Amino acid sequence: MSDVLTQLAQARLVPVVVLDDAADADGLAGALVDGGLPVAEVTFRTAAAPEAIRRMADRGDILIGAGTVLTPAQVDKAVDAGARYVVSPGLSRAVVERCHERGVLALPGTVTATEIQAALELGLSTVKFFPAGTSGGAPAIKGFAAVFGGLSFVPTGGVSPANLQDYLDIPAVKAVGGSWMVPQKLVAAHEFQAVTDLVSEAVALAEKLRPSV
Ligand SMILES: O=C(O)C(=O)C[C@H](O)[C@H](O)COP(=O)(O)O
Repeated sequence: MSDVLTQLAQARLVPVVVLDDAADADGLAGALVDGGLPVAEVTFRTAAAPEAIRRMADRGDILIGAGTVLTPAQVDKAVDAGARYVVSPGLSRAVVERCHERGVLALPGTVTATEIQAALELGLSTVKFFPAGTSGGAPAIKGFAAVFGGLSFVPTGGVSPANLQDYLDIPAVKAVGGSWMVPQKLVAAHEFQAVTDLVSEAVALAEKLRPSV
């Protein structure tokens, strides 16, 4: 699990993918890899998710997670398909415990101190901060980071190139998630070069913002 966190922290960006057709999975994965970002979170908002995860994970050149995971059964479907981490909009003990039973990283969504404390009680050291944009954004994360030392955050929801620095400048922010890099319309239209261009731009911006050692 810690290896996945290390890879996510290295990437600093997690493309949040909604795929209506699993046949688009390989083309999208190739666009991400070509753009220098071999990471994706495939959301369980569509029925295509398990097969899309399988096709992308089977490539062997991209770190695949599952998003919008709401139940332990979906954890099993995601992990059986090859997902290495599981992301949820909120915090579910049942989902987190199933992730731990299956040996994969759980990234539940939290936006209050109570939810964060519940995540800590489940043994988590990194949480998703969702929906970031409407829950106080970077200032809220800074406030929580001051109280919950050692906890890391992955903000998603309203993150874009315009506010990326606000989030990545926070030491407690491991990475950010966002759909801006992988617009559904471009994917559905198989405009994979356009996706690669968006990804390359995001990678270049994140690299520019990476703290000097
Ligand atoms: O449901 C989940 O588990 C999620 O992963 C939620 C997504 O991260 C956000 O909906 C992305 O928000 P945008 O980048 O503003 O489109």
